[in-house]
Amino acid sequence: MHAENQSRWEKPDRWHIGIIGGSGLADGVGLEDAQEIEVSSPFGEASGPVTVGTLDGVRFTFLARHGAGHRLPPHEVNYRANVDVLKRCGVTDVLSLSAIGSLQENLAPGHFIAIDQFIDRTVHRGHSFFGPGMVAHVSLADPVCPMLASMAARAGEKAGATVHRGGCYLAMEGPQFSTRAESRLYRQWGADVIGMTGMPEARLCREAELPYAMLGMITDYDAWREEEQGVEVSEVLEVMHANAATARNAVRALAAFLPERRPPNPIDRALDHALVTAPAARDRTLLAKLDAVAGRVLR
Ligand SMILES: CSC[C@H]1O[C@H](OP(=O)(O)O)[C@H](O)[C@@H]1O
Ligand SMILES: Nc1ncnc2[nH]cnc12
Repeated sequence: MHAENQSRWEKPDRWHIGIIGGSGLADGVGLEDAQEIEVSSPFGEASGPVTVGTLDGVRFTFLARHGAGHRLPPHEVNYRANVDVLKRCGVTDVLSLSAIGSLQENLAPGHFIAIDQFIDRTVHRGHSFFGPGMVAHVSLADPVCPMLASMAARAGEKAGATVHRGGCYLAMEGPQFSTRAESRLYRQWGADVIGMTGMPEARLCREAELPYAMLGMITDYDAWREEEQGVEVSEVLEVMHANAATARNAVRALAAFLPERRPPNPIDRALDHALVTAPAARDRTLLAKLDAVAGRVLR
């Protein structure tokens, strides 16, 4: 790869926010001058075309996580292709809007939460862009960008939601909801909310040097409350539909809050010290696939 390609992947000082819309948000966030485009990825098929547009003069690219009409279950989403496609579109940061279950009494359905930690219990998903012939180990101690999460929380409040700042998201494989025993176990582990999609999405964004935050919309109390029946998807979707407009307004408010210039973010350079494989031992085919994700650092 050449120096020209490397400089192409340096971040500009203008925001370009990638929005990954989850359950109930497949129809987008109401971008102005919206244009749908198909972007191909060497990592396979993304969930669908992206919609590029603006809000308050800020560039946004929207991708429906489960595809149009909620076609894909959480374990069949190609998270690698989705993140790769957003990177190819030139997004600087990624905000996920997700439906989540609550594992704590005070996190009530209808509330929003800007999460700051993950426990990953997913098992059957492509969870890294790297592999044999190009090994990389990024730091994931703090998987969420504090600056983006804080702005997303503020934006949620501006849109009228009760927003909890910080919380640990347990990513389960699904697609079935948890048993009561699992739900109680996750509470003992210190998880606050539960969903099926935040991982490997967050870890892939870190590998792609994209600051990531999740504004979760709490839809149910999962299965740990003895007196309740357990989760039904109809209940989740009903709460989601009631809150979708607030989520869209939060994105609009975020656009208005963003400072004019995007400051450099340490996550933009997450790969600086992560690559392990010696140049002579690198796999050319894999290197070619990594042109967007790791184009800034690979030569
Ligand atoms: C439709 S209920 C379960 C489904 O909803 C959440 O999706 P997303 O995170 O994309 O909003 C959850 O993770 C499951 O995929
Ligand atoms: N209880 C729950 N478990 C997993 N994913 C969810 N998405 C919304 N509610 C959920």
